[in-house]
Amino acid sequence: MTDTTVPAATEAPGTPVPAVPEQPGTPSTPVPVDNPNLPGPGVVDEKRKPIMPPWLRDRAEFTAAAQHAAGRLGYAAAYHGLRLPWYGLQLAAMSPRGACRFIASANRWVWDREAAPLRDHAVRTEDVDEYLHLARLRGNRVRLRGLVVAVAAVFGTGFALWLYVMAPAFLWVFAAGAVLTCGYFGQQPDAPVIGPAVMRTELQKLTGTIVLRGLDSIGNPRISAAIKRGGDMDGMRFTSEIVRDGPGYRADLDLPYGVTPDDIMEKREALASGLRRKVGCVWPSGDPDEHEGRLVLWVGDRPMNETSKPAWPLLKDGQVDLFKPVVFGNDQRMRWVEVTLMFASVVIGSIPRMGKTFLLRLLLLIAALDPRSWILAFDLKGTGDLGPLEPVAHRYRSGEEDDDIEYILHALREVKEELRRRAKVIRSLPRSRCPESKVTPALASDKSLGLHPIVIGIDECQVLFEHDKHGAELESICTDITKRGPALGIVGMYATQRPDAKSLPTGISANAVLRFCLKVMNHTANDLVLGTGMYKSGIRATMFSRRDLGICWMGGEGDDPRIVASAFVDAPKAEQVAARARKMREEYGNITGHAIGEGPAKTVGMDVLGDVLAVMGADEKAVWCERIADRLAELRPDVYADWKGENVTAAVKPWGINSGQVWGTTDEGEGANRRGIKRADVVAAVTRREADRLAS
Ligand SMILES: Nc1ncnc2c1ncn2[C@@H]1O[C@H](COP(=O)(O)OP(=O)(O)OP(=O)(O)O)[C@@H](O)[C@H]1O
Repeated sequence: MTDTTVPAATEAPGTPVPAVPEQPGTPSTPVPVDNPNLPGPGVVDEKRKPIMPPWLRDRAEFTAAAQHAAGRLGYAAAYHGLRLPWYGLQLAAMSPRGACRFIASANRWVWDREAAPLRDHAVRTEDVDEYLHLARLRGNRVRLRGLVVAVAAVFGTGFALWLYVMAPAFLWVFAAGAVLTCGYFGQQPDAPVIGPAVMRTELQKLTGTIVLRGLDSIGNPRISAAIKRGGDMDGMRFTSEIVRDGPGYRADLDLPYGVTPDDIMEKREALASGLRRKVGCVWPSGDPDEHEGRLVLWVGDRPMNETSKPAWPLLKDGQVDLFKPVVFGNDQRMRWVEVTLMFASVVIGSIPRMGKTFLLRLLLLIAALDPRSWILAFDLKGTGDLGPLEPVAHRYRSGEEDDDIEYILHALREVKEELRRRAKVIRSLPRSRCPESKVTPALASDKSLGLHPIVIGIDECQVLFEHDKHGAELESICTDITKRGPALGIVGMYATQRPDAKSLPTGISANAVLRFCLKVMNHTANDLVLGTGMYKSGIRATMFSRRDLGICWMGGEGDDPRIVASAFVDAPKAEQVAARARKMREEYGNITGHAIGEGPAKTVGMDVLGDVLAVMGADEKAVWCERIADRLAELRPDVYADWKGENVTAAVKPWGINSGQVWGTTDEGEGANRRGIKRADVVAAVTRREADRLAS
């Protein structure tokens, strides 16, 4: 079969290649495929470099840089200030040596000793002219310098005498200055009195050679071959010079044809070894604005997990609008990264002890700082990590016992009811107020509508979904929250240390908007948290080390997933933030539920009317309310255990059923008149309700 391959770009223009034969067996006629006159596409893109460096344009970065510089200056001032008397003593002790050195060098200078070797040479070579010239030069110099010294001595002595008479205090100041100066010159060169306040470790500068060495060492045959051949032929080249970018270096380069940044990201550790850096310093990535072969290699001065992070800006002050992006962490270059919680549902996954709970708590704190929101915090680990949120929580529970699960179930049933109610409210609003059929900031602020943000955080959510009795119901409510919640102002956030299909049901993992994946062990967990295909496209949380606490891949905010180190807010700091949030909420009038000691209503989502009817015998005309309460407690102890007769009366009243005196017999067989309800009234109420449901 004749070869029909298009020649490589490296072939000379006009090189003939065989074309497809018209008839089998006919010899092919070579035709040129590279037309030298084919016009080029010209410049397709132009990128302007910023006139102002980014740190000068960004207020936060500028403040961080200024604070860093001021901090260093302040530290040096305090360090040296404390040691000043000791410096003075040491310099005074060294002043005689300094004075001798000064006299010796002044003496050498006056007698022009530096030119002595030249004069010696002239004598040895018997160069009379040269010698005479040098001797004349020396004579002139000695005269002039001697004069300078004599004048300085006379004026110096005169000035000292004048000071002695006119301002003796100043004489001491000058004398002390002279002693310290002599001491300064008397120091041993290898042991200066005043050392640096901060010891710095110098790092090797990142150069092109080091980058190529690193890339060569990852064992990719195409890269190694391209480096050996000089790169150009294989399309490998640096596209701009290596620059400082934040606390590190950035190198942009084109990889050999067919190699993608993913091939490099996979071998991050080998690359770090080749660059002679810790793996936490080395962050290869693609450039979303460029072609698939462009690599951006960012090499930090220190590993991301060792770089001291700036304090979270909302720690001390500031209010949040959940509809707007809020700062919650930094990228590798210590630039702030923002998150928008509204209209999102969130999943957080990782192996244990990587910082999921801290991250979930941070996101809940952000939500708490919007005074309109309701916070529902459920910690199924049971260690109280979400405890700092209690003062602002509408619903809060820590633990995984049956009564904890039931509390959460009731709270989530309330949310389900709320979803229904909100959908109706939104449907009823005119288009002008609700143009996109979803909650807007204005609607959320209108207290009469009750469309404020509701943020639910569930840590170790797998415990809920795996529960024998309520697992299925809990999963269905959470899936509903994930799917419908964002448009209705309800944000569900789920964290799990076991990201598998059972812990994070696909209904949730597939519909989540924001995804945070801290270290995981395999590609299945990676894709379950970050989304299908992420591992394949190089977004791999498996690359984090166990020391990368709080560092995650974040997907869903912006075009591409990015690496973020979440701000470190420990429990005491979280309590401070929650206290601030509580104050704001008190002013706004939004302290509800758990924060004022109320729990969820256990009957929400339950068919109380149906249950009442179910416990009344078909042959009973009317039953005492207290008896109905006992029977209900038997039917569903988890819901009705604490019910008394009054609860039954109150529960059926909204359905138009009024209790009245009913004649009956006590368990002991005595006749008595007590409050009760008629079965016919209940049947009529159920019928009315069903008819209404069918009609709507
Ligand atoms: N953003 C962060 N920066 C630095 N360290 C952090 C950060 N977040 C958490 N850590 C550290 O990681 C440790 C584990 O955090 P956390 O309890 O949130 O982990 P986890 O993944 O929820 O663990 P588990 O799976 O056991 O519940 C914390 O003790 C904390 O010191």
